[in-house]
Amino acid sequence: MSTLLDTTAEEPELTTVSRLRVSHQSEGIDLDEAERAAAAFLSALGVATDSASLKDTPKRMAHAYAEMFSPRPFDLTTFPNDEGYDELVLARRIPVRSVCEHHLLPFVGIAHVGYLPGKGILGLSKLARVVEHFSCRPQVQERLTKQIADWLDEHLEPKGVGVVIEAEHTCMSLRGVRAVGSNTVTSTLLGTLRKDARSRQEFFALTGMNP
Ligand SMILES: Nc1nc2c(ncn2[C@@H]2O[C@H](COP(=O)(O)OP(=O)(O)OP(=O)(O)O)[C@@H](O)[C@H]2O)c(=O)[nH]1
Ligand SMILES: [Zn+2]
Repeated sequence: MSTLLDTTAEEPELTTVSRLRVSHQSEGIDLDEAERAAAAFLSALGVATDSASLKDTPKRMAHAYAEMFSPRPFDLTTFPNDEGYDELVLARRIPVRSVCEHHLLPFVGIAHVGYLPGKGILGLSKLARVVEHFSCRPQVQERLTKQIADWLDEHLEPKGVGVVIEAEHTCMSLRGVRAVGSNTVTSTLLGTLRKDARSRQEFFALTGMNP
């Protein structure tokens, strides 16, 4: 699956409201082929699919993974920061649902995403949309955290960005080491939030985390 973004609309314009269409260019999902592969996979694991309730399971598997790998397109709406708001904007506890690229098992948790505005402020829902955008593909948590932060930094040009993700990996809880209930915390800080100790402290305090 490609990680390219189709950011075809105009560049953010800071004196007016701007919209940037964001969509994900996958290399194409072939549901029929995925269904055939799922049927072969189940058969190889000794799971019979000839009962009424399992008959459509390969199809359901194909659709389930296709859905988890298909982020919804959205408009990145940016407003001019007319009031010169210069404190932290933080969206807390954004749900994270992704799939670990090593086992293709889900990892789920929450993200705290914040920024220190520059010339523009972002429509608030877009912070959660950016999280979804980078979650809907095979991932590792470290890359997901950094991609969200880097992308906001590039497209919003804020004074600082902070992203924290806490997630439970089912590949660690349901199988393997079976560390049920453990979760993993990752963070990326950029700009002022990285360089200035007071801003960094404030960011972590507002997320409810002790650095
Ligand atoms: N760094 C990182 N590792 C991850 C992530 N998701 C899963 N993993 C790890 O990827 C590793 C893959 O290790 P392998 O030794 O190849 O796989 P494995 O034999 O199934 O490993 P176990 O899970 O220890 O049984 C495991 O340690 C997983 O816990 C992630 O988001 N970030
Ligand atoms: Zn895994």
